[in-house]
Amino acid sequence: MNDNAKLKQQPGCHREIISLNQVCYAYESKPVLSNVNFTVRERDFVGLIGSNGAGKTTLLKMIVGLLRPQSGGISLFGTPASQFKDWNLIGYVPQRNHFNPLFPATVREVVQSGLYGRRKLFRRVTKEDVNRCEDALHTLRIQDLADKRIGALSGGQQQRVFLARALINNPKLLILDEPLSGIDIETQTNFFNLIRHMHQHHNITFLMVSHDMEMVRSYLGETPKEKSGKLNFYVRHSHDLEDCVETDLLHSLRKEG
Ligand SMILES: Nc1ncnc2c1ncn2[C@@H]1O[C@H](COP(=O)(O)OP(=O)(O)OP(=O)(O)O)[C@@H](O)[C@H]1O
Repeated sequence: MNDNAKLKQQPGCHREIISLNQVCYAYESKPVLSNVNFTVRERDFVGLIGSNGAGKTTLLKMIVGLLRPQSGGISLFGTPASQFKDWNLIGYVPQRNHFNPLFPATVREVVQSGLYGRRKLFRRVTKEDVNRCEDALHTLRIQDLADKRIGALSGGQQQRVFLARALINNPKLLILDEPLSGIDIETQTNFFNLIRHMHQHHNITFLMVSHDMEMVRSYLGETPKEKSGKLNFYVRHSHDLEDCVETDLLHSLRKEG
């Protein structure tokens, strides 16, 4: 059976999560992205690699709705990005911010702010919100940091806080912009192992920009699946393709068990 036939048979495992179709973007008159085509499918881990200035962050900003393509189209979960409303399905960890040590927010407040999403900024915090926040802190093993100021933490600890913030809505897609930069090797390895585990054992699709070729190659292989302009897309599915002939439920039970 060829790949297309498998896809038709098993739409539940290979649904299109992000489709980029001839996407172009220029800042003023400076073209940064031209005719980028790529599809991220459910349970893929995509490493987006490109030289400095290749347009990686610009592309991520378009995917999360912070910028609009000047031509071409982006679809998210099968819906054109301009009409997409289910932003809770997407968690975004931006490039690491350098906080002033006196930045006036605690770890708990930063993680909880992930719940508010767009247009819900001033709603009341419910008991369920508090529980979800505690779960996210627990998952990332940062409960003991909950009352500390975010600016007082190390780079690696801050990254965990932003990952917890992105995970609080149980997203189906996690987008990470250079999550490993500026933190020491041991912390990088721990962080990468954590997201790799999440990819293999939970139904989460990943799109990650990284400069760390060693780590990317070790998990995603030596050869990009696709190239578009200066961008290289490395891809690994969460399990062997042959397993995708199982029904969704069996598939999930087996992979989660
Ligand atoms: N707001 C902006 N106004 C003008 N030019 C910009 C703006 N943001 C980015 N650029 C330029 O667009 C190009 C692509 O930037 P982008 O940040 O998307 O690249 P990148 O691949 O993420 O780079 P890096 O690996 O250095 O983070 C760069 O030349 C950058 O200087």
